[in-house]
Amino acid sequence: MDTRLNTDGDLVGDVTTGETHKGALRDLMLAPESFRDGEQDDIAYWVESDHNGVEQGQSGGLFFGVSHLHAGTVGDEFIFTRGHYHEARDTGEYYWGLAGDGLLLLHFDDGNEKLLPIGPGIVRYIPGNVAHRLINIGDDTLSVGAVWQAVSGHDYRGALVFKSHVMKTGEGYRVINK
Ligand SMILES: O=P(O)(O)OC[C@H]1O[C@](O)(CO)[C@@H](O)[C@@H]1O
Repeated sequence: MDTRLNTDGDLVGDVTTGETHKGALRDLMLAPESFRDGEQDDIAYWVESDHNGVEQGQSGGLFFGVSHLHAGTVGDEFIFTRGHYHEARDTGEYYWGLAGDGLLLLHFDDGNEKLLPIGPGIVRYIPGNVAHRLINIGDDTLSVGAVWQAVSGHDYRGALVFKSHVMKTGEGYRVINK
């Protein structure tokens, strides 16, 4: 069966889906005590990856996936993906917006962070050695396509480095650095 990327951002066909629950974000949030009872079992985001036969770590191989991040907050903080460095730290990745309204948070080795808008039509290149995380600041699911190398891997120590927390306000959002 052919793999298709639908206009709403859904990847269908011979696709593998991985889910991440809100509980995995708990210790990364500004106010983990804001979690409601049972909320840690809710799905925060899921990633659909094209099943192309390439093995993790295979030299020269590429992966193609779409991350779908639910809308909402925990307390006042907008939901995000865990974020990571690549295990092969100097490998880059492409992201492009398919649906929804989000921010791409980048953490550089000098400690600086950048928040860049991501949404339909926006293409972002994430250079190597940069930790990256998606944040959904909209009212609908944020869907973002990605292509990364099979040798890249995920190093979740990257999830601990982020200082920027994006908080919902009446007008939109504000960023707290901690
Ligand atoms: O690995 P995280 O930080 O949970 O993010 C979700 C996904 O986003 C991607 O960068 C692109 O889909 C994948 O590599 C990753 O599995």
